[in-house]
Amino acid sequence: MKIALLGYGRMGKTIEQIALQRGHEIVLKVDEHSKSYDIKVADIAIDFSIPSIAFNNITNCLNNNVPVVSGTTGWLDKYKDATELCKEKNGGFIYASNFSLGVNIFFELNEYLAKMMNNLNQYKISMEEIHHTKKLDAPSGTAITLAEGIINHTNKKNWVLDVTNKDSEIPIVAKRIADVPGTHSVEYKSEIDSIDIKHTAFTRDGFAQGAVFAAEWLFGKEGVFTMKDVLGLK
Ligand SMILES: NC(=O)C1=CN([C@@H]2O[C@H](COP(=O)(O)OP(=O)(O)OC[C@H]3O[C@@H](n4cnc5c(N)ncnc54)[C@H](OP(=O)(O)O)[C@@H]3O)[C@@H](O)[C@H]2O)C=CC1
Ligand SMILES: O=C(O)C1=N[C@H](C(=O)O)C[C@H](O)C1
Repeated sequence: MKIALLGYGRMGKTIEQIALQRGHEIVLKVDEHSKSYDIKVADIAIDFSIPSIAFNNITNCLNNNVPVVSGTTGWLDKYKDATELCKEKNGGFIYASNFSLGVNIFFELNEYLAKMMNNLNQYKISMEEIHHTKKLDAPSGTAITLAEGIINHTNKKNWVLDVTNKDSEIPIVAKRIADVPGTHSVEYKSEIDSIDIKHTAFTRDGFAQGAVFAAEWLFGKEGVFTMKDVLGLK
């Protein structure tokens, strides 16, 4: 496929390597310094840019009939608008807060555990995410997806950054430590024990492999999809 990389930073460059290994061609690399470009030269676009530009990137693709895979986090207040435009244009769109196979298995495990822990009021829940110091958003998109997975299966109502006294809220601590690709954990703690689940990314390769796989899967399809569709987890 002819791939446009919208965002050519840490993720864009890792995706480029994996896409080339899999026989794809990179026809556009767009960063902050790029001049105007014609997205129609690409068969598909992969957006790993910044929160303030992701929605523009996605709408530009959909308006030009180019299917788009987006992994940029921190722009989801406009997700519904993006899905509506995709349907209106009969386009193809996948967003995931995390494209790695391991994290998508972790999402399933998290929901399964949340169902079991519901109503066990002796356990207090908390979450932690650790990322590199260049990350623009907090909490991470992955942490938000994990919190939403818990909210869907328990009496928790929302998540908050840092600490909370309210039983209905899930506290998420976001730590920034140099060079950490992404670590997420969920803890249920009582007076006598704790249950912890944790995913640790050693490199960005898992995110990039998942994004290229999602692009290959999306090519030729019409609709709004998630990694559950791509990985057959529905
Ligand atoms: N869903 C997932 O699996 C994953 C998601 N992410 C998310 O992906 C995003 C990118 O992460 P990462 O690659 O580490 O970030 P980087 O900061 O390394 O890359 C961001 C890229 O966006 C470019 N950019 C900045 N401003 C503009 C603009 N106005 N127009 C076009 N491009 C622009 C930057 O250009 P320049 O270099 O010139 O500044 C850079 O190339 C983040 O939101 C992150 O949270 C990250 C990993 C996995
Ligand atoms: O910014 C990052 O680096 C990452 N962002 C994603 C997120 O916000 O969840 C995914 C991954 O954890 C790396």
